[in-house]
Amino acid sequence: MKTSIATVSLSGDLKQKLEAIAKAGFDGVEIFENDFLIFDESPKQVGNMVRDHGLEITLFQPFRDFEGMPEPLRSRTFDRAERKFDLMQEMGTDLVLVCSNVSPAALGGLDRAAADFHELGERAAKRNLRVGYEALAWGRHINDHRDAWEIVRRADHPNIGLILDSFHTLSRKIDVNSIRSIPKEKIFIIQLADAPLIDMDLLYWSRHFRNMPGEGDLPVLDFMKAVAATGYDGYLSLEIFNDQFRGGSPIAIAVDGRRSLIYLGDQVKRAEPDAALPVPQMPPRSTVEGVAFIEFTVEEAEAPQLETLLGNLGFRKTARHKTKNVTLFRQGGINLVVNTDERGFAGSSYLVHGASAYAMGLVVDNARDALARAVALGAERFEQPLDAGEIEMPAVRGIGGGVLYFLDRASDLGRIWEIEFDPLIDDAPGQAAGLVAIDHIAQTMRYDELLTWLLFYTSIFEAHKTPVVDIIDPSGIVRSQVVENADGSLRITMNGAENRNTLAGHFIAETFGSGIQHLAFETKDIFATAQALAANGFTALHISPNYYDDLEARFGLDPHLTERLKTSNILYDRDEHGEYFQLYSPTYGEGFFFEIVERRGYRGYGAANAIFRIAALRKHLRPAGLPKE
Ligand SMILES: O=C(O)c1ccc(O)c(O)c1
Ligand SMILES: [Mg+2]
Repeated sequence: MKTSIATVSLSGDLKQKLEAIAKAGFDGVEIFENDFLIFDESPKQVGNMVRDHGLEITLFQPFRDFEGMPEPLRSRTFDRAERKFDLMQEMGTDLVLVCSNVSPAALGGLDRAAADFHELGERAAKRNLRVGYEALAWGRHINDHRDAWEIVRRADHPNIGLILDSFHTLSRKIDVNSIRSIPKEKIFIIQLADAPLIDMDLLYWSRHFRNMPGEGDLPVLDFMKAVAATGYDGYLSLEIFNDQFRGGSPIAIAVDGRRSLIYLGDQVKRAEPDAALPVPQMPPRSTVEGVAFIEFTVEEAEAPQLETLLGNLGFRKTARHKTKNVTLFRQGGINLVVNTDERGFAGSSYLVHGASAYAMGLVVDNARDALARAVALGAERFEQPLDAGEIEMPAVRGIGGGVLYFLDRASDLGRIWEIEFDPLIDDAPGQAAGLVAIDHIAQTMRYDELLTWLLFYTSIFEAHKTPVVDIIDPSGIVRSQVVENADGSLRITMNGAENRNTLAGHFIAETFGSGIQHLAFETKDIFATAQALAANGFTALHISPNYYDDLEARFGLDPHLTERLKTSNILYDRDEHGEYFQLYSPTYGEGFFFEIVERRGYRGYGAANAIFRIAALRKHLRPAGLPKE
């Protein structure tokens, strides 16, 4: 599969953009005219720079307001085209994108436009160049690819073809099946972009909110399946106008872009096995069966504080690693690993981030396949030297430079605790608290990382996203995006912080990066759990009594229930599927905390309660700027 991206999609100058595009593994690049115009080097030098990066110029664009012009504008437009043909030949590309005319001066009429294109085709043919016509969704007369195709068909010239751009077709909800009958040799290139569904002016939507296929809400896969049905096997080229991407890291955005295309190609191939589109072979998306473990890195001296907290939560020290300073705490099906080893990645992670949940292991159907797929999608493989007797566990780098391990039940990885650990007898006081599993893992990141990790998880794992929810923090908005699978064995909530004053923002600033900020454990009986926790000496996060008055009024709760909730500081929510109960720990370290939940059919994550628990959690934070005691 040949992949390309338009320079307009990335931040930086042309040189920085090309470096990022090449590094991310693209084969080609669309040169956006403005990127060239503001750059100081000649067309020839730019062409050489592109080729020195091992890239091909897929096209030069855009050429605007061409077809249907009355004289004298018409002659000027042809002169302008000749000048751009000169430039293209110097630069070394044979294709130019002409987008449909938006000028108020433009005259309509398919035949008039077709005649103009025929003449342009004649001129292009003299120089061995090609012209691709694209319908802008807001074009003055042509805003539908079916009309653009009709013009190309009537122009009837081998050097004139069609350019399809998923955004223009899908934003206008045009039936993609109309693409299936277009001869593949008349499709000069495919441009791809997705976008979140927002009700707004098409031009504004297109110029500011496009994102990578799979990051938005448009049916880009349906569009690509229709394209593949034509037999098209050429370039897939991203053209992403996005304010955030223009200000982001060019390499990070380019890596996301390439991942989005490979994932899209993989989906097309699975849906249409006979498609001519060449796509890299990789195992299918991995089925997650559960969370195998969460691993904390912490300094020896700080470990007792974390271990006491885990003890109060009802965890027992269950096993000790045979060769490393690593202890396993277990309760129900939950495995928490506390790593105080100064060697290796855990040690360096501690040095960078401080005490943190830096790694997680997921149980998948086949761990080697999960690794192969993740790597095929551009994830960075993680490896470190093994001690004698240790099992090699497939892993990639995850959020905030942390580690995502893959385990499965079929291989030795399913017996990791027996193979690498010695059992321990925990004689500490305290009782189990009925925690049975990890309900969800909450990862905090900068807002502009949300789409990256959304695409990362959904492309590797059999999982889907749910709509973004705004979480109101007293100091700002945090956007929350969930990735989950059908049976709830994978639930990741990602919180994107826009400023450092929010609880999430504070966490990122003080731990020097994104990461797991909280873990939610599942209980089948929150009141029994609350009681056991209290007996263990656990202090739950105190929730304002005002919350309970409001709660009773909102849901019409039985006052007895309200009283029980209030006594134990339990938060409550309800959706059309059932009820939800939440109990929080105060913050530990720089804003890390635990949550305990009971779901009685409820499917969400208690977003309505977030403001209350955030306000309460903030009271435990060290004021910003003060040294640690
Ligand atoms: O927004 C635009 O003007 C514009 C230009 C060229 C394109 O290929 C496109 O999709 C949009
Ligand atoms: Mg386009």
